[in-house]
Amino acid sequence: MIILRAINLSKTFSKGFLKTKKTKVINNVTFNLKKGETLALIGESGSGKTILSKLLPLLIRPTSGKIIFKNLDLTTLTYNQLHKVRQKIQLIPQTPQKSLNPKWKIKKSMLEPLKIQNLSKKEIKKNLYNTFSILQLDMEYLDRYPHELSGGQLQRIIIARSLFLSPDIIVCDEITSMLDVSIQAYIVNTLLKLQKKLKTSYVFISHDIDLVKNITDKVIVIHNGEILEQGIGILENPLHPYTLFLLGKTDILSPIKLGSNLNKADHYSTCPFITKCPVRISKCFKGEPPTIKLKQRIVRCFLF
Ligand SMILES: Nc1ncnc2c1ncn2[C@@H]1O[C@H](COP(=O)(O)OP(=O)(O)OP(=O)(O)O)[C@@H](O)[C@H]1O
Repeated sequence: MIILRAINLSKTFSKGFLKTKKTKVINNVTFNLKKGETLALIGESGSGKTILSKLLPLLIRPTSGKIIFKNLDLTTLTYNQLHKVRQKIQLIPQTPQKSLNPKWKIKKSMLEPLKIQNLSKKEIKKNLYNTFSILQLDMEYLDRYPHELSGGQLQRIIIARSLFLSPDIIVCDEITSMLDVSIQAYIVNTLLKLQKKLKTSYVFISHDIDLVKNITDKVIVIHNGEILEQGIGILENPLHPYTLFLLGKTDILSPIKLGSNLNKADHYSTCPFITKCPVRISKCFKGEPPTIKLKQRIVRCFLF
């Protein structure tokens, strides 16, 4: 069962006095997420992974496109409707420090989202204790302020707070980068075990290809805000020239300068990998690459 559909999502930031300076950072992103599955999002730094992670729970609004969660188009909801839905799509961000109020003790930050859940004090205490012990967190941390905890401890606090809300989807943005190597595998395995039990869906953003290999075989490859390849078995059998490069299986060309009739403003009317692609052909300069649907795979490239 599909739980979330991103349909033709695009995001452009506007700057300047008359908002005339525009930067398109996400272009025409479309994918589905099924209940209980893990989808990994991979791409280089600056490719748009974090922006996409914020678009899914509508923490930032897309410039165009739709996000359908359980048949609801989130882009059409009022603030209050969205507030409720967001509890079911939790984002665990790259920088946990920014998600907690620095003036609140951890206990207050943990209990705040539970207010809406009509639980007795006894149930709250039990939930807190269970979640803290699963994530190897000390109950004593509840009385501390965020600055009194390490990045890894804070990251686990944020994971605990997300789990508290029994979300349908958890978007994990580089969550292991803050964790010690010794605890990384434990936390990821714990999330996967919980997924089996609770049928939670994960969107897992990571630079760590080995980690991705261990958690899922459904992958989206993103470059300059566009999906170039998505589907099953990508890490074992990459097809797109950019995916081959990302996985260290090929070199890139030194970037070429685009000609006068193909300047940066036209970037999105050609392949985003065109300037560095080692196998580009003349056709690649003529327009957007076609979307080729293969068995369990979608590739956007003229070569297929
Ligand atoms: N408010 C903004 N205005 C203009 N451009 C922005 C804004 N926020 C982000 N960007 C740009 O959008 C692009 C995508 O950024 P994003 O943070 O999603 O990258 P990322 O793939 O998550 O990178 P990393 O792996 O380094 O975290 C970058 O080029 C970034 O400079």
